[in-house]
Amino acid sequence: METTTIGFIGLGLIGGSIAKAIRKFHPDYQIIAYNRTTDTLKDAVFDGIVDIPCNEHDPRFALCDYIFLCATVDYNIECLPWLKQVIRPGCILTDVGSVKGEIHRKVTELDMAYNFIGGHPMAGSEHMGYEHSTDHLIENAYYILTPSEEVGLDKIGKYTELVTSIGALPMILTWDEHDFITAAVSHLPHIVAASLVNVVKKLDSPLEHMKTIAAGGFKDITRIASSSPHMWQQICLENPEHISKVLDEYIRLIVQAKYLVDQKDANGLYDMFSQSKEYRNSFNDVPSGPIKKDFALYCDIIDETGSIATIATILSMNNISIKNIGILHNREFEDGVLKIEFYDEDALKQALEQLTKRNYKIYER
Ligand SMILES: NC(=O)C1=CN([C@@H]2O[C@H](COP(=O)(O)OP(=O)(O)OC[C@H]3O[C@@H](n4cnc5c(N)ncnc54)[C@H](O)[C@@H]3O)[C@@H](O)[C@H]2O)C=CC1
Ligand SMILES: O=C(O)C(=O)Cc1ccc(O)cc1
Repeated sequence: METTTIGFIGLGLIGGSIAKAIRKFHPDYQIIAYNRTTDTLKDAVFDGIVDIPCNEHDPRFALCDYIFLCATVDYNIECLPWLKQVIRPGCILTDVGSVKGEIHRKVTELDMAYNFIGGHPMAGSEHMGYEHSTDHLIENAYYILTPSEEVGLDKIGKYTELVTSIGALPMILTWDEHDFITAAVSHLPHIVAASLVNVVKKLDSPLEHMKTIAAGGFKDITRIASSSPHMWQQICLENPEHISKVLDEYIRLIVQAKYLVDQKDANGLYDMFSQSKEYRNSFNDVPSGPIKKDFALYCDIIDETGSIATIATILSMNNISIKNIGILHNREFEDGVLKIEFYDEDALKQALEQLTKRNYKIYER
């Protein structure tokens, strides 16, 4: 049987991660790729991820069963007229862009809808580039598919199977549903993170006390403010209507919060925090998605030298791998607890058993 060939245009964080996942789960597939920076292609060949490094507009893209457009949205769109001349009828053409409307409109205009299924892995980070890509970035993440109206069920079925086979969770939406949903859960948070950082920059004194003491909560909520300004500029320019609509709702809630503070409305303030806490806590019950399930436990430790090492030793003697370990101070655990994160549920269960057996006080959230 002929081998499956997968092509990548753009091999950065997302393209690289999908290519690495395909290599991991389908070692027999042929992967061809074009990237503007040729050093990246050399690295990917050296890593055994890419079989055939390609030039721009390389005729070998005609071999592909799937083509992933993983460069910037404008370049992905720029490639479409050329790809139209090259791809074979059975080829599934897809992209990974954070906004879907613009590419769908272009695909329809060029009469390429028969081949196109938009894609968006709901995973990533504030880092960019192939060097930050991993074979597990999209594992357990929702992978949204936005099939064109004209694409056949056979292609949707095949692509859904590929996404599942590399460990992601396919979810089919229309491109407009996608653009509204991501405006709320992805685009708005990036705007909020940027605004929060900018408000501190504006209010801080020359001594930068705010910046110095910014605590865990501030850092958690603003991590994504370190993302690529160019990428987020493009996303806001491509999805203005939906983003503006969710911003309206957000501004309404912020104005309401200010009113509650100004009025010293104790009940209103309590309700605001308790409603959000209850809803946010329910997110962890979802098995996967952009907010990964946290396989963590919280353990009281005595404040003496070696107590963390003792716990680490107990776990390692039982072959339980630790993903992350550190002391956590917050309002819930005022005196500090040890937060230990594991890679999977099984490791968490075993750790609970071992530590409880040795009389450690454990909290789960
Ligand atoms: N960064 C993230 O967390 C996520 C990003 N996305 C989407 O994925 C797409 C790619 O983003 P990343 O992988 O994060 O960016 P990246 O910057 O890591 O990768 C983009 C790659 O495309 C290449 N490229 C850029 N312009 C090119 C051109 N004119 N010709 C050829 N190659 C070119 C770059 O050399 C780079 O290797 C974006 O459209 C973004 O919306 C989707 C999900 C998550
Ligand atoms: O770093 C994070 O948590 C992100 O939010 C990553 C991200 C960036 C862009 C997307 O379209 C999807 C996910």
